[in-house]
Amino acid sequence: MHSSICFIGAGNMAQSLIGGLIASGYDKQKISATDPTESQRNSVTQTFGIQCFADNAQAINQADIVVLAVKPQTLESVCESISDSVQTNTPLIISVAAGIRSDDINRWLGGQTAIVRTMPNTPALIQTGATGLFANSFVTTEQQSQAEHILRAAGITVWVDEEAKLDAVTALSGSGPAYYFLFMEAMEQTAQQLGLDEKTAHLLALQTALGSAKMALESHLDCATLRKNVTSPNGTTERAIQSFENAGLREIVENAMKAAQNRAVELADELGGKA
Ligand SMILES: NC(=O)C1=CN([C@@H]2O[C@H](COP(=O)(O)OP(=O)(O)OC[C@H]3O[C@@H](n4cnc5c(N)ncnc54)[C@H](OP(=O)(O)O)[C@@H]3O)[C@@H](O)[C@H]2O)C=CC1
Ligand SMILES: O=C(O)[C@@H]1CCC=N1
Repeated sequence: MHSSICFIGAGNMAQSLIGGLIASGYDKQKISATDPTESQRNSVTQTFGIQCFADNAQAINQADIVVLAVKPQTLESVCESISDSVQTNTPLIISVAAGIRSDDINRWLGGQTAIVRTMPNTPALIQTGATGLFANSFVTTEQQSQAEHILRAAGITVWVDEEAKLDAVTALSGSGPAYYFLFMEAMEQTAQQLGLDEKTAHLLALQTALGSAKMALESHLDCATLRKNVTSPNGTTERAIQSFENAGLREIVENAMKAAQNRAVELADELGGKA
């Protein structure tokens, strides 16, 4: 039998996880969500067929697992508003918030709380997500399996041995879909300048991204070798790769990912206690 899960905050990330869970066969009757906005609650109920509530404390009273899916800036007030219900009910808490450390969440919830801090990503919606997880000291082995079971329904899972590594996961796979969407956007735009119509540019850009990721996943070769296999000597790819390298693409990626990781640390320092 499935555990009952309540999502606090029914925005982008919660909906991606809810969609992934339902697609994996999770019992809809066991999933609920809360959101302050009525239109959002109606839309989520209509899309996923799950029950939505306006009152967080009421919603988590029956929950075995509570997923905190509000913005990091809202997390402290939400935790404090549900701490009585959490202390009475003692559900497993799963946080998806970027940056915010489990010690801060534990303090806001009243202490002694089992918290699995995670960093999922939105491809969870189509069960192709990637999630990093970290368990605090109050999490039992059984609860660790429960968290694993839920996030695995939405894609692959990786446990990290130090909480700080979740900030690296955030910079890689948490924010990562946006990097690839940006790259596909740029490729589509340029393809149109090169003479392709919008639909063809879109289709070829996306299929190329899909094919490359799938091939790299299924190949025994590393990404550098697969790239070299496309790059004929003195051919077209070589010119494009040279152009990327001359423009400092590797440094651009390094700077961007470090900026994302730094922002996660900053969020934790700004909104929680200093590590
Ligand atoms: N988007 C992503 O790709 C990823 C996001 N995350 C994390 O997921 C969390 C949510 O992000 P995201 O889904 O993008 O944000 P959204 O703004 O889409 O979702 C947050 C939701 O929480 C609702 N909310 C606000 N206040 C409350 C409250 N007091 N009680 C219950 N719900 C409330 C908001 O409602 P309203 O809009 O009406 O205020 C909104 O619908 C963040 O902490 C983020 O770091 C993690 C990995 C990836
Ligand atoms: O941009 C953000 O802060 C969140 C966390 C990772 C993806 N989206």
